[in-house]
Amino acid sequence: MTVSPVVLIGAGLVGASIGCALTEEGQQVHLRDLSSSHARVAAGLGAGTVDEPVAADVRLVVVAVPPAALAEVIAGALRDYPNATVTDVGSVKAGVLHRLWESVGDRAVLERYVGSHPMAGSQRTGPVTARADLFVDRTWVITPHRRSGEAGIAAVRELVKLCRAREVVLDVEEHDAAVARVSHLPHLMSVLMAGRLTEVEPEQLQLAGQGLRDVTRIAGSDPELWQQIVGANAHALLPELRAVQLRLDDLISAVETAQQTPGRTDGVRTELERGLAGTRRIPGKHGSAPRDDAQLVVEIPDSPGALGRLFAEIGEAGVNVEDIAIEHDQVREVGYLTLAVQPTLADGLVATMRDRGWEIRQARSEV
Ligand SMILES: NC(=O)c1ccc[n+]([C@@H]2O[C@H](COP(=O)([O-])OP(=O)(O)OC[C@H]3O[C@@H](n4cnc5c(N)ncnc54)[C@H](O)[C@@H]3O)[C@@H](O)[C@H]2O)c1
Ligand SMILES: O=C(O)C(=O)C[C@]1(C(=O)O)C=C[C@@H](O)C=C1
Repeated sequence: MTVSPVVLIGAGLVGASIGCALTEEGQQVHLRDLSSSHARVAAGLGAGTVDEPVAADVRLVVVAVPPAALAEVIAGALRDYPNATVTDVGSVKAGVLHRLWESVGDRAVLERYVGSHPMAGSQRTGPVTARADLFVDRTWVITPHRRSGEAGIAAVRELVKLCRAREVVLDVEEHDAAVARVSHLPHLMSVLMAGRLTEVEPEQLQLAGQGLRDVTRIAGSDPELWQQIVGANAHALLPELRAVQLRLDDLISAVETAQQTPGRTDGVRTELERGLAGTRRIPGKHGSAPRDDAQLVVEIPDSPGALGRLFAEIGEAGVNVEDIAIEHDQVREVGYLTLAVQPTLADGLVATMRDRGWEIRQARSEV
């Protein structure tokens, strides 16, 4: 099925990434943005064209503007493209639907609106950060409302498929409660941690390793965007923040006990075990149950072709790489690549790669 021609409003990170993915799949994409330079940059990256389409021909409109502008832009798209399904990619759904419901005079047009939300992105903004493969194997939530039509739902399902994502259908309230827990709360935890670094001396910051970088990456996101997300989902976020507040109190008590009674660290252990159990509940690739892959760390010399040679030799060894992560040594001219492979293949691969001259070892932690 085709959704062409598509109009994409908001050619930033998410919009331009969708444009690139759809264009790669042969769909005709027309880009619009408040900032014409964003639309032109996105077009230059292969996300579509800045030419105007014939409005009556447009089959699908994807609105990828900041949360505060969503309702108005969606309402405008429903007017401007009378035969199109309109979806948006906003991170919070209920408020937008409520505002549309209140503001659109003829509610019958809302049959053509079906909300959605790709659970993929990054801490960066703007079209230059777009990637055609951003949504591959990621969850994309579709949030139909009670008046959404079948044709509209089918068009959004096709969009998700063309972007090679994995669809999940949820009601708006369920969606907002879920993202409060798995996206917005983790974001705020990262922000609190990173904010604390503003009080750390530069000499101490020199010791920062990958753990700190892992925990703080998403705190590097655009505060303007996240101010709008948190504001829009405050209702679902507050109970989550209060629950963390209670856990933090428990953790402080456990650490106080450990300080006052040397050897009494069982309370700390309980919290650590809970954390470990939580990480194990995060679904793996393709939404499957998490698997305990073996982690191999390979030292990559900073020389041309080293990565290509490594993957070619892993391929020759007949091993499928399930996941990768890369880390650069701050001092030496090398990188460390962590490869996740099936545990039964790990020992054989280590031996083969050592024979071929690679520095490789098994790691304890996960990618
Ligand atoms: N960043 C993420 O990780 C992520 C992931 C999933 C969904 N989202 C959602 O996607 C939407 C876009 O986020 P982003 O990260 O791509 O932001 P972005 O800043 O990279 O892109 C937003 C684009 O919208 C344009 N814009 C702003 N107001 C507009 C208007 N009224 N009309 C037309 N264009 C307008 C901006 O010029 C910009 O090019 C947000 O609603 C966000 O909640 C973000
Ligand atoms: O990977 C990231 O940078 C993200 O935080 C992306 C992420 C997420 O929490 O998964 C953030 C907000 C969006 O609404 C959807 C996706």
